[in-house]
Amino acid sequence: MPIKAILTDIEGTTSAVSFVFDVLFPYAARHLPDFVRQHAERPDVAVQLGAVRLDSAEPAADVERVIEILLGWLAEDRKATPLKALQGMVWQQGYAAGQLKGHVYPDAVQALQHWHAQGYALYVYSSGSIQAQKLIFGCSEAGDLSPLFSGYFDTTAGPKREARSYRHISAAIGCPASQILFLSDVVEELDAARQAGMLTCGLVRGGGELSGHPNVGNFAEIDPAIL
Ligand SMILES: CSCCC(=O)C(=O)COP(=O)(O)O
Ligand SMILES: [Mg+2]
Repeated sequence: MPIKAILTDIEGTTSAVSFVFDVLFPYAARHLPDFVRQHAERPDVAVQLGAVRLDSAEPAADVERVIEILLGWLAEDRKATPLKALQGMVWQQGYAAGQLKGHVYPDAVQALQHWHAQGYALYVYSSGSIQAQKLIFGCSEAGDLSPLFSGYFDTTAGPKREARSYRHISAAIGCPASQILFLSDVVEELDAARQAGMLTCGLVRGGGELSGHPNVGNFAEIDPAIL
């Protein structure tokens, strides 16, 4: 059956790992403590602080302890939903202030534009929050790419290495998994997507091999019509 929708990962796939690790994460580490202190009572922030207390099994943690937990999770790159939500809020301030511009590889920009023009429905699935996803594409070095996308999924759809998350996304998109192509640089994510019935393609931008899946070095090598 022909592919109708393309679902893409961000870090290492559309965008450089170094942008996430050397720009976004340090920005969050620098600004998250004061952001949390200043906005701890804001309802959307307070919900996430409550989730940190729950996830860490520290129900009595005060704001300073919650910040400590968040910075620990950030340092270990834990894909914890409350951390990701708060990072998105902090980055929003950075993008608004012109201190951040989203990195998207030129080959990804070109292919996404081409696929959109050809009628493929484009979706994003990243551990970064939906707010963070909209920012990286909406405030990218290549301009506002958000009109290209039909929807966004984050860890609230489930962990990226579990097949049930891809089944959930397929149902939410309203498209059989067999008509969705998933792009990622992580083999466990590709395996989970395939287990759910999706077609897969691995991005190996720095070389190496994503075993058991078609591999490409960049988006220009992907032709959804022949996969
Ligand atoms: C949305 S940009 C920030 C990416 C991020 O926080 C992250 O953890 C990367 O996860 P991905 O699933 O895109 O590899
Ligand atoms: Mg990735």
